[in-house]
Amino acid sequence: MSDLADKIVVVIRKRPLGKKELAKKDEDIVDVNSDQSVIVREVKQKVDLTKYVEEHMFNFDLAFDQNASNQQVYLNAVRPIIEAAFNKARVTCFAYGQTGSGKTHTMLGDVEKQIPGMYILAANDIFQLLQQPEFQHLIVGVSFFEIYCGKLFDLLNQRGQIQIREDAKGNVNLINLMEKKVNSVQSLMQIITQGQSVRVTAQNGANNESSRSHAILQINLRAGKNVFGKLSFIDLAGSERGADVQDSNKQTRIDGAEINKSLLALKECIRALDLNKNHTPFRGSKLTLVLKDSLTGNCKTVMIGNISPSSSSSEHTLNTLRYADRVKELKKPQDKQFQGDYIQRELMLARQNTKVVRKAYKNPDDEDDEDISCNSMSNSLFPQQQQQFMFQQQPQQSIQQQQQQIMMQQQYQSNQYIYQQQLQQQQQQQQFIPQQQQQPQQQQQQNPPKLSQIPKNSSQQNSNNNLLNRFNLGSLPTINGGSSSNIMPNNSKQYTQQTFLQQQSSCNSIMTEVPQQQPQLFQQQPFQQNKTPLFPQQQHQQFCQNNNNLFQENGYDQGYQQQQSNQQALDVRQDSMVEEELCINNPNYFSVTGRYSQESQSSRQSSTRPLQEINNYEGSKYFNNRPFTNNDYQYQQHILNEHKQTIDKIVEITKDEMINLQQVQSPQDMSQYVSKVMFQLQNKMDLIANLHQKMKQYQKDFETRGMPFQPNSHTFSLFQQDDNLLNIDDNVL
Ligand SMILES: Nc1ncnc2c1ncn2[C@@H]1O[C@H](COP(=O)(O)OP(=O)(O)OP(=O)(O)O)[C@@H](O)[C@H]1O
Repeated sequence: MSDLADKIVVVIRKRPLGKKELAKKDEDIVDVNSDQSVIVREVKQKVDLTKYVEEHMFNFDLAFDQNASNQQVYLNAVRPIIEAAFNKARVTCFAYGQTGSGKTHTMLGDVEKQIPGMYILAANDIFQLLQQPEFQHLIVGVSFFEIYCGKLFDLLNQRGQIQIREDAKGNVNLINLMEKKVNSVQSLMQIITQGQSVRVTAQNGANNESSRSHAILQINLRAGKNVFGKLSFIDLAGSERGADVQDSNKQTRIDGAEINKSLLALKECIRALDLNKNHTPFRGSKLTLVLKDSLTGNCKTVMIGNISPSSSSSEHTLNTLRYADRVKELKKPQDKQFQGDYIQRELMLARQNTKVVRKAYKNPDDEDDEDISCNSMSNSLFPQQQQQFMFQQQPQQSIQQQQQQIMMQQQYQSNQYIYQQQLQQQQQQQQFIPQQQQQPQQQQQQNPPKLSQIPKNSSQQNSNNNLLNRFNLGSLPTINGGSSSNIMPNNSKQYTQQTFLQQQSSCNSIMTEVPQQQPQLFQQQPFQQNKTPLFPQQQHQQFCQNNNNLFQENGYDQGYQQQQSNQQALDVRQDSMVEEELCINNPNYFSVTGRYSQESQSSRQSSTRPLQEINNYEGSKYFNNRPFTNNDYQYQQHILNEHKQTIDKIVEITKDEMINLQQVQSPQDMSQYVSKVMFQLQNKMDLIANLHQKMKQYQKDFETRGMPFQPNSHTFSLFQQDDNLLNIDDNVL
């Protein structure tokens, strides 16, 4: 079982069309077809100006449509991690998406309309759980800060700047961060409202109130001074790309670049977790550094990808879904089985994103259209259920439709460049897809099963859905209040549609589609299985009513303010702390811990022994007649990591390039395509130039200090192979 399956849950939430979008007559192009699948119908135009639709299909752990309330999102996706926090886990819930997609609505809620968001709903449960005897010793400490342009600002302390320090043990400490003790939901709400009012926002094309910073609310459950459990709620800055901020000022563009960098780093860290990499690039951004303890060890993370349904946001919506899918993609069993080269595999993932079916464009009132191209289906990359669904949807074609189809196919094929790309892509995909996934499509075409015949938990379901088995597909808490808990053993409770509806109706909200059985999101911890449910029956029944009262006025409880300004700790930590730049620009600052400090320079010098002292030179353990020190090995690791990180980033950009390449359908797309390519190439060149600069610095370092350089295990094994080859040659001779 994958660690990620236990630790990461990806949820998508579609918001309703906004007033402006309705006024512009924007179309709703996003369908949430079940509690897991999302389809985006992107309208495109060909050279002859005929429109066609590309349907992009994605599957996630959970998907919510525009009618889902914050309570529903909370109950199904977030509540399990609150329970985990009371089992000593460090949990994170973050909202990702373009500006205006509903991140703040999800996390904070709507204060004016008195709709509570995840912060408050979680707080409500937290304070209820604290009343249980086993948790009564815990106190709640809250901090609220933002990361803006790579700097941390305390939202509870007049935006005072927070220093981030990593000590020699790798613990990340936030210096000057204020933590306030709270003892009620209302006091927490006051604190959040206070902090929210000082958040940085700036106008951009997408949203006048667009947040330009990542807002992080951390709730520490403390047993004395120790952290018992920790919850981080993150309202990320808009994920819009450079294109969105072209008309804005320089500062806004810099913000955008910084935001993109941190979102990329966040994704890299999640990927590193899944791939069990030795090195997780937490230092890639302040955001990931802050989250280091919440993304390692006993941790759980819920990503809520917020999307807009509007046709004018299709590109950003697809970007959000691809980002989420990349996290999700790694959970697929076939990826685990794939034994190929890492970079090839990474590139493969980008190609898998082309889960696209083309259809003729039609007015919404017309009858169903048929697929006009099965370009991506033939290679069996589509999950089985999606293929079945598509076959099911094919009605009898009229002659006119057939002609149109032939015309568009010919047109499509006339684009030799794209066609070649796709052929190549299909070949490579087939090369990498495990045998069992390459089912003969012909067979399915002959005998397409009806959608209604496909059971929800059928083994025939697509590979994504099969993954849910890895989440222990038990039931979520019975909302009717049976002894409800996510930490009950699997299948011990049945989720009932009727009771769910009853419960939701008491929240004045509608859910259009109710799953018969909800997946249990996180793998149960063995020690939890026989525990008493954390949320007892009565609390579940009262859930919505309580939440509707959450906004009632209450006296502001100042609590005590525990300032973490600890100069002593700062002094100690500063010795071992390093700014990345310092480490790169000044090779003399290399320390015993692998980090750079002035003190460590002397330690390095003292560990350098004079040449004459070395008599037993063995080559593999010595360099320039001195033995390798820990510093040498750490320096080696540091340089290799620098290189690996750059490769990772270049691979990311290359994957984006591939997606970009495949999206070109007509000369009309070329202007956007070329500007994107230039942007991507510029990013690559910057990365390469930066790495080149660093390598030059290392080279100088070797020259000036006679630094030894040990081949890493990979190159070392290559040397050994060479030796073997030489031996063979010797024998032959
Ligand atoms: N699920 C929803 N139901 C109703 N309205 C919503 C929903 N989600 C978002 N909205 C509305 O859409 C608008 C934009 O949402 P919101 O401010 O939460 O976006 P955002 O993603 O936080 O944007 P930014 O990153 O720029 O802060 C708001 O007016 C909000 O009330």
